[in-house]
Amino acid sequence: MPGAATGTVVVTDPLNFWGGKRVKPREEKNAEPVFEPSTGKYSPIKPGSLVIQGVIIYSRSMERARVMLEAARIIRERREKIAKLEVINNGKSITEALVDVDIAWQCIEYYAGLAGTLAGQHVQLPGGAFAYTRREALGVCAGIGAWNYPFQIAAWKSAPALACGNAMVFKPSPMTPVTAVILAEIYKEAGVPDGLFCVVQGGAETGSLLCHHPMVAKVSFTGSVPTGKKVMEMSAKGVKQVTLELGGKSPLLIFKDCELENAVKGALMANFLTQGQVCCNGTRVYVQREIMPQFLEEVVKRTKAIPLGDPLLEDTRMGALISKPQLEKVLGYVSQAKKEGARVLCGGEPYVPSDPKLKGGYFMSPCVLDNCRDDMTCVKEEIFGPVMSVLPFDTEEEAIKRANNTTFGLASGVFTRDISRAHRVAENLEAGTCFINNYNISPVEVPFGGYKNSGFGRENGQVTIEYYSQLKTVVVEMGDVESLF
Ligand SMILES: NC(=O)C1=CN([C@@H]2O[C@H](COP(=O)(O)OP(=O)(O)OC[C@H]3O[C@@H](n4cnc5c(N)ncnc54)[C@H](O)[C@@H]3O)[C@@H](O)[C@H]2O)C=CC1
Repeated sequence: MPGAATGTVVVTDPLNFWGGKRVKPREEKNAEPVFEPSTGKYSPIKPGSLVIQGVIIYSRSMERARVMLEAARIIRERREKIAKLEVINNGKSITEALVDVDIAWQCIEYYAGLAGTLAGQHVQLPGGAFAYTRREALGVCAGIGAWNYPFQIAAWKSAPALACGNAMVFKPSPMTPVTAVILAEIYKEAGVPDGLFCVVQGGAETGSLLCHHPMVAKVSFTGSVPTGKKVMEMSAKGVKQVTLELGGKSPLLIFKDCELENAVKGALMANFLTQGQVCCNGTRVYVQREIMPQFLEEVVKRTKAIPLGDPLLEDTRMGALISKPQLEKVLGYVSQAKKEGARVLCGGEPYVPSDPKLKGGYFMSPCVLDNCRDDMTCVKEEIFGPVMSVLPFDTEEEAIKRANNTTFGLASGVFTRDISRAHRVAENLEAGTCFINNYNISPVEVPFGGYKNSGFGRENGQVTIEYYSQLKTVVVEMGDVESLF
């Protein structure tokens, strides 16, 4: 186990998990440095080499369910420890990391419940003949994760995969290699057979090996749009099924008849979780002109009050961004916004905590931009940092049109007290999710996924079973064969 002291992880054990145990990579070339977001310290991590030896189909659904329930129980029992490692590796606040870990075990528990419900259909045909369908596993599924929710993404992908009887090889982001292997160990401890859930470390090279590997039947990917396109292209060569959870630039529409305090809280939830590094964030906040002054006053007041600093402290609500380049990229977006005419109402600057331990960390103050226009870079591109762009609108029709004027379509939101308007707006927004009078809550029972360039396929909810299984039709003749020949 990595030993945690003063918030730093010293990785002493191998981080690949293969055949039921932690293993060293076959080749030790291409070791990548991993930096701890809140201190800037680094430790070398070695990539994995990939050999998929065989497909193990874990065939008894009730046994799968029992083992998954046990895994969920163990995660619940160790939630503090796992959350702490996630904080050290990712930089998010401990409060959020605990929620991530809770969502992870809930997801595993939910799919454990569905494992025993997998069933086909019986269809009667003329002459006593009949057909039935069987829901079967795909085989080996590959999961490729992003760095913003390392443990949770590993659970979101592995839970439905295992519930359907598949094996999974999971590759976390090279920036957050630590917690996926903990999940692998917990699965093993819970009784998952060796080799059914493997973790392989590495970056683009390893990811591309997975997408090309002839024994991989499906690839589920979370990350940026350009990499998602590559994953789809590579998987197409082997006609592999693909689920893509990509980026977003989601709109949040706040109407003048809203409950303002909730709308402000919603806008903060839509922008500042995990230092703004969330794919479904509602970063284009459209506010009806009449309430703009009150909205801005309140949102700025609350943004300035966000406790920023040591992510391991209970009172902290915003930690460090994932890396120095990411911090620089986000600060670059803020200065570009200023050049294009936006006004910085608060934040948008590097932040150095008083604790000397955190001086090298990648912190910035959360930022609210006013005076934005739809054609500005900050309004068009996914920033992936704590930057909210606020834009005025006059009519519902106009707001919907502007909200939909994007190639993304992951999420959306609306705050209003008018029930008809709420559902009308939800119907007309081109996005995989619409939050009414809240934002960024993701219960495992409901499907999550994108429209347009934000991807396809879904995670969570019952429907995801369809993305991790295939349907076989069995046609049964009871009489003689009527041959045309
Ligand atoms: N919307 C979202 O959920 C996310 C968006 N991003 C955006 O992407 C930017 C870059 O971040 P990255 O971590 O580099 O994202 P990325 O999309 O390049 O990486 C995501 C995962 O794909 C893997 N990968 C990279 N190249 C690959 C390839 N050619 N074949 C197969 N797998 C590959 C990575 O190792 C990682 O595990 C961020 O600054 C952010 O704007 C990043 C992570 C999540």
